[in-house]
Amino acid sequence: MRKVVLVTGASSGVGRALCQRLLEADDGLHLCLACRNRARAEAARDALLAARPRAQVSTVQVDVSDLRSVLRAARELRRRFQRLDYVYLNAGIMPSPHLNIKALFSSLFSRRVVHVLSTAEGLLTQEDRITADGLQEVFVTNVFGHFVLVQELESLLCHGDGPSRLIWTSSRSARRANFSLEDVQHSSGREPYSSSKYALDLLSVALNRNFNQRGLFSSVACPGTMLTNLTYGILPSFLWTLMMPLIWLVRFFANAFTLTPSNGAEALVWLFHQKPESLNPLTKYLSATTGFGSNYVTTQKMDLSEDTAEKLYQSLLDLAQRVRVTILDAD
Ligand SMILES: NC(=O)C1=CN([C@@H]2O[C@H](COP(=O)(O)OP(=O)(O)OC[C@H]3O[C@@H](n4cnc5c(N)ncnc54)[C@H](OP(=O)(O)O)[C@@H]3O)[C@@H](O)[C@H]2O)C=CC1
Ligand SMILES: CC(C)CCC[C@@H](C)[C@H]1CC[C@H]2C3=C(CC[C@]12C)[C@@]1(C)CCC(=O)C[C@@H]1CC3
Repeated sequence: MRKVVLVTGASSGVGRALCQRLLEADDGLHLCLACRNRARAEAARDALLAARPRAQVSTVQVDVSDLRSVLRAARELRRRFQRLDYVYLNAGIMPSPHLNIKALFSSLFSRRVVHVLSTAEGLLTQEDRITADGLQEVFVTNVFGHFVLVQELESLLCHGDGPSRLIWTSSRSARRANFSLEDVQHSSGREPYSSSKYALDLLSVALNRNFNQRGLFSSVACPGTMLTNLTYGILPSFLWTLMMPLIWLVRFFANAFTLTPSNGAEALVWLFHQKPESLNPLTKYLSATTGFGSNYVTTQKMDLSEDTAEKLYQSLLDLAQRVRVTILDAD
């Protein structure tokens, strides 16, 4: 039977490159591209099939920031499939980023330069907004919409017939100091992106605690810094082009500059090939690229407590319950 792999945010960037690399490794898969824009999803599907005609590629429309859309997409997936072997929870946003140029320059002359250039600590803030469901957009897109999707797909993921896998696209910029259990949506801070990525690291740990016995395993990967629509939102493409000689030099010291989405997909593809029981739930798997351009996977112990992970999980369960009631009341 063909393995079924669902990828959110498959229409561009690392999600699209991941699909291409997975089919290069095994064109006997069924890939389902979960995208918010139908035309971009179809274009990605056509390109994948042109390169691998033997593969099966389908699309499903989902806007993970809109919970009605998530419920609709999950219903459709339950209708189409009996099981999902892998779900890549990859769609993500960083709206209206602001790069602190002064902090960037002073970091270039500090001893923490490699750490700052790998994590953007102290360099970036974002403007968040509230969605029609009354939730913070970064939180709902990067974390909560995906959480509700996983809940809705439980019957396809916990089927008792071998393990299923969740693989989250996190970031080296996930930072404990930017997350608070009292404000899980980061409604009162200026670093919602970092907070959301830290929240999904916690959530992955909690999902392992609650679902491993039922055959569902969750992992967290970071693709490194790549040139995608997300990073072109931070600086325009011509500036990236101008900085490229400097970045190639920096890459000899900071392995996080994977630069291309295909390099960035390294850890996500590597995880696909691993036995879930061999992975550490408290480890983040990082794509890395050497100064000479070779890709490899490295690991980082996540800076979190399992107690906080469980508390976040419980608060997401409560929130999901409340939101469902509101949606059902309105319909
Ligand atoms: N670029 C980088 O350096 C890094 C990126 N990441 C993470 O990688 C992931 C992919 O980003 P990347 O490839 O860089 O950037 P892209 O902007 O190229 O890709 C983001 C993908 O998410 C989709 N998406 C965004 N919002 C929604 C939504 N509401 N519903 C459904 N899909 C949505 C986009 O769809 P559409 O095509 O319609 O816009 C797109 O396919 C993100 O989670 C990001 O945080 C992590 C570390 C570094
Ligand atoms: C000379 C260059 C190395 C200078 C580049 C400066 C900045 C544009 C970048 C330095 C650290 C980068 C970074 C990201 C974006 C670009 C930088 C701020 C991310 C925030 C992209 C998305 C992530 O998930 C994490 C990245 C951390 C590092």
